[in-house]
Amino acid sequence: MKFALLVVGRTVEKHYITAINDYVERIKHYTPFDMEVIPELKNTKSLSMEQQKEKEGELILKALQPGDVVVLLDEHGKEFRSIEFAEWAEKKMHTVNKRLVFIIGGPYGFSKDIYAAAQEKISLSKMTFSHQMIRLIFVEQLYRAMNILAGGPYHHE
Ligand SMILES: C[S@@+](CC[C@H](N)C(=O)[O-])C[C@H]1O[C@@H](n2cnc3c(N)ncnc32)[C@H](O)[C@@H]1O
Repeated sequence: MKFALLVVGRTVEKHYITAINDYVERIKHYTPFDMEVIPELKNTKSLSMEQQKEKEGELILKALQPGDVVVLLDEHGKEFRSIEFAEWAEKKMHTVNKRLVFIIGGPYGFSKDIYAAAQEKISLSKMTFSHQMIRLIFVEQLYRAMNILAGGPYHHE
């Protein structure tokens, strides 16, 4: 099983890029992991919020592969403590055959089609973060989960 993270739009701020890449490399010490970027749409000023979500949704669907298990990161999803998330991830590692794909939406969130394509929704807080910042928060939590499962010293509780 492989973990993947699908995001909409390149990460632009240098400080996020450095920190995200650091955690991506740390995750890869424990488990196969890829972060895939769907290029941001051009000329979004001429699109309504709904049209932008629809178009981003079409690109997200194109990036999915047969057999993918899709989990949306969404502030209305299920909340976990870090240890619970680690246990959830461990179960997935035993039950998912191909890819477990986490998706972070664009600035306006997900289209209806993407909600329909997903098996689960996970929230990292009840608060809303920018689509750029949540990437860093997620990769840190996935690294934390992998370290917990390996019995490492990163997490203290
Ligand atoms: C700015 S938010 C979009 C907010 C939009 N109002 C919505 O309802 O989805 C951009 C993306 O960041 C992610 N995100 C933001 N806050 C989150 C949270 N607390 N938990 C999980 N994902 C979050 C989601 O993937 C969301 O689609």
